[in-house]
Amino acid sequence: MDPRKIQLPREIHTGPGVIEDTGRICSDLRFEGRVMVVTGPRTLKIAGETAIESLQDAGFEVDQVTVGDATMASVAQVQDGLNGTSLVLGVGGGKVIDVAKMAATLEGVHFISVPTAASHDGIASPRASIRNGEGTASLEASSPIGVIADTEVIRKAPFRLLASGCADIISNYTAIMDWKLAHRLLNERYSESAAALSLMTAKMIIKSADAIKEGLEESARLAVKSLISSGIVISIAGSSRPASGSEHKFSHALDMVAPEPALHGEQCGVGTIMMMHLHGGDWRFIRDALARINAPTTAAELGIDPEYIIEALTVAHTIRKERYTILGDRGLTREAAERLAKITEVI
Ligand SMILES: NC(=O)C1=CN([C@@H]2O[C@H](COP(=O)(O)OP(=O)(O)OC[C@H]3O[C@@H](n4cnc5c(N)ncnc54)[C@H](O)[C@@H]3O)[C@@H](O)[C@H]2O)C=CC1
Ligand SMILES: O=C(CO)COP(=O)(O)O
Ligand SMILES: [Zn+2]
Repeated sequence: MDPRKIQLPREIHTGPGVIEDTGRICSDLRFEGRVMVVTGPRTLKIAGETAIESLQDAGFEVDQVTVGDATMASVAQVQDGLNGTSLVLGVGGGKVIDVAKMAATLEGVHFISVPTAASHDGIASPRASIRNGEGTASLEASSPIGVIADTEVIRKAPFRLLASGCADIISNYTAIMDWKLAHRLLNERYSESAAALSLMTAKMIIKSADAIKEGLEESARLAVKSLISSGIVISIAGSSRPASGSEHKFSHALDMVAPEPALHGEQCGVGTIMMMHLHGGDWRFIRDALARINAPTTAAELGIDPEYIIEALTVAHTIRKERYTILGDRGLTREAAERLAKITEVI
């Protein structure tokens, strides 16, 4: 990524019912003709159909594709369906948004992010996390030109998704510690402004933890705004560094070793507790903050066997090796991993 360039969304629409304005918003942004709506199998019914109807009412010709996992095969599936398309919209969770964002980037067309859940901070970021044979790669992508976040849709989504998004933001704490460490040890490029905004976003979510409740529109709005802010931090840094460190490596490792992984943000939250302990910081503060928003803090709450937690801790350092963190180049021994998980009461 060019460090001299910061790409940000041009328009952000949040509020109850904004998805019904999708067609008008796209017309106002000067798009016309054919557009592509990418959804997941569940999110087509939840929000995709409303977006499609609104686009058709505004005179757009709409193609639609449903994707599963965030893989290059799914990206290629979307690319194959693009035929004179002026715009791609991703209507769904983090995986749908990443696939649609990446396909639009590769084809050189604009992208609008339409999150159906406040579960991840990729809503407004210029990156796409795509799985490959070796794990998850954070790929450079164009920033969405717009975000349409309907807080009524998001409010009705399972609360677990919103708590997961808040945990993804709380993980900024250890991501920043790792980034500073890499800056001190390896002279890695570091942005004070990106780090400060990242930490402020995490602090604000913790400060508001008691106001984050199931079914409340204000809670959905608060989480969405914080996730967009965290995504903008990624834009400023030109990398997911301020929002992804050792705790994300742990989550990516769990995705590989656990037969049934939990949600991305949930795993990152639990990782943050343990990585904060490795950094010598106040891990209990992180654990209590996660507990206040009803995000998981233990292996049992993640629904993951302790054995996979230990295994993920021992291999986490092998993921994205160029990103130096508290896990170092050698990672944790099995004994150290087990002790860490036990001391922090994760297992
Ligand atoms: N590009 C970036 O900068 C970032 C990317 N990510 C990526 O995002 C992904 C995680 O996103 P998630 O949304 O947690 O996972 P996800 O996309 O798998 O969604 C989780 C589940 O929630 C369901 N869902 C979504 N909206 C719903 C609704 N309104 N009602 C009922 N169910 C709904 C989906 O169908 C899916 O089954 C990971 O792949 C992660 O690596 C995460 C952070 C940043
Ligand atoms: O999840 C992210 C930030 O929350 C960024 O994803 P990566 O760990 O794939 O860079
Ligand atoms: Zn994340």
